[in-house]
Amino acid sequence: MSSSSFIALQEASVKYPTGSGVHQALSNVTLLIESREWVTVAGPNGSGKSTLAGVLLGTCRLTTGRMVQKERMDIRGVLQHPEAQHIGDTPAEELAFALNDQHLSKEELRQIQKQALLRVGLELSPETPLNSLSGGQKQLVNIAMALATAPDVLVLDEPTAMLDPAARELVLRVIRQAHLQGTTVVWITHRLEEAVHASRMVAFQKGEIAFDGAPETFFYGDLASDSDLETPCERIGLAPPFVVQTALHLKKKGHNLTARPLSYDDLAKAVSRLCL
Ligand SMILES: Nc1ncnc2c1ncn2[C@@H]1O[C@H](COP(=O)(O)OP(=O)(O)OP(=O)(O)O)[C@@H](O)[C@H]1O
Repeated sequence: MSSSSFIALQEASVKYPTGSGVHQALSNVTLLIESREWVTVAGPNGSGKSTLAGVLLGTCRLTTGRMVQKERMDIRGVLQHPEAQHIGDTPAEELAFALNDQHLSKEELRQIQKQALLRVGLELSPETPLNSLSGGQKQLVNIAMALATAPDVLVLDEPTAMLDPAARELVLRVIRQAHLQGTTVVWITHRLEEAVHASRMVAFQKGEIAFDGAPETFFYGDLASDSDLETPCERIGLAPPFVVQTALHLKKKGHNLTARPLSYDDLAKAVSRLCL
């Protein structure tokens, strides 16, 4: 493990027992995650992304290989299915569990609980029964919990899958704030437009790492290679986000788009330069 590595997976494999034998969900995965990175993890259904989340969060045991991490590291996670990680019956209980080791008075705890919920846009009493909340609200409670301890690492498995566009934006904003304050982020998603925030893209295919590099290279290919070749994103069989599709289309139509935009703002700037 290098000095700045937070987590190192070394030749990690996971095999699940099935009725007829075993299913290999991760095959010899070697992955070093550095402090303060934002790693977006993508890949088709069944490619091993949630298994990776389970391994990083310690809920899924490796069959072979090993995971090394810095000592006393606080790793928090948000799982794909929000109910799967509830321990208590209310957000107050969930947050009390998360903040367990912080020796807070009842009043301090209540203030922190309210603020943690407000931070993710939930204006509800911390005593609201979790089973009365929608799937998206439960997901937001889990995100609030994961953020409450300002963890060293956040592992988020499809955190915005159940959210409406406004809540999705808010969650991206609060995770970005946490990242700016020093939290390392591992963000698993099918929404490739969310990769815009990443410093690094890791794509899985059939339990193996099929790409590990800059998001721009994932979506547009290597600058040195022929622009007509398939991009890593296309090779894996994923549809690039709208911004990338538009830029690739303009290039194919012969427009001299030199930038490799990932956001709408960057696309607008690149297109306006064409018009000069
Ligand atoms: N508990 C389990 N028992 C047996 N097989 C499993 C188990 N969990 C996952 N698998 C299998 O392992 C493979 C990887 O699953 P995983 O959930 O990690 O993929 P994923 O990339 O997160 O998929 P998705 O995008 O659909 O959430 C899949 O083929 C899945 O069917």
